Amino acid sequence: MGDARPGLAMQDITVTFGGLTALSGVSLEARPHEVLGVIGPNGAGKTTLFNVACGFVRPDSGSLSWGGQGLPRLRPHDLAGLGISRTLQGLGLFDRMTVLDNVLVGADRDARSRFWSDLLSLPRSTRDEARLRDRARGVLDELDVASYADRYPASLPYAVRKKVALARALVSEPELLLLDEPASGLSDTEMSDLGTLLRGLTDRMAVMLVEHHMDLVMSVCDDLVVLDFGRVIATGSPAEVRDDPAVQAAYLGEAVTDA
Ligand SMILES: Nc1ncnc2c1ncn2[C@@H]1O[C@H](COP(=O)(O)OP(=O)(O)OP(=O)(O)O)[C@@H](O)[C@H]1O
Repeated sequence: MGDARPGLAMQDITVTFGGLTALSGVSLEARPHEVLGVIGPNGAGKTTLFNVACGFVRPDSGSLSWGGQGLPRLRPHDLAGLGISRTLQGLGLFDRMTVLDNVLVGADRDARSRFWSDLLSLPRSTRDEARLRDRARGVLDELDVASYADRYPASLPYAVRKKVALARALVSEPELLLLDEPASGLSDTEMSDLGTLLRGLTDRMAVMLVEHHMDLVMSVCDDLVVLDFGRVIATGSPAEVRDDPAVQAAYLGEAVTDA
């Protein structure tokens, strides 16, 4: 399902670290209601690209926009206010907080704007708090982990903790979800469940994921961007990318080198 509204667009992004060019002239768009996958071999620049989208890395040149609005000085703490959520490879859960409280941390988008009303009006704040807790439980329920709401993350299986991190990203009801290697450490069945879940999210948001697992990427993504040595070598649907001569040449180049 497409949508004509602009999503997250990167235009001609270049990032260098000292003498090394990690990204060179990269352009892409993560569109509403679509899943965009960023793939490529080790060192291709995927994490750097993800970090640019999150505001962790400032590009040397090129531009970033979201919903048609330029983001010249994006910082990680701007994301929530922009309606963008992310999960990272390190899940970043707080071990001394319950699962539910960990998810509530993700409701920051509302919490910031509620600060003054919280200060001035306790009854309303209590009602908002209850509403947020209901929403957090709702997201945990959607991800099939509501039964863990009162547990502490350290004691839970990795796949459950990953879902808690995802719930924390979803509780703010983002319009764009950025996922860094969401399938890492999951079994085949868990990965297939994740694929179904991600497809289900597209009715309310855009999703951009950086991922190594080709099964997930091929089954879930509407579009792919293939990076190699910091450059985009192919874009298109999974089928188009698989047939792309540049991808085949890169693969054959590797195969010849390996031989
Ligand atoms: N902070 C940094 N300082 C210096 N070089 C870096 C930094 N971050 C990344 N690089 C280099 O930039 C290039 C791209 O790295 P990046 O981690 O973005 O690739 P990747 O596709 O995510 O790789 P992987 O799949 O192994 O995670 C690599 O050569 C890497 O060594």
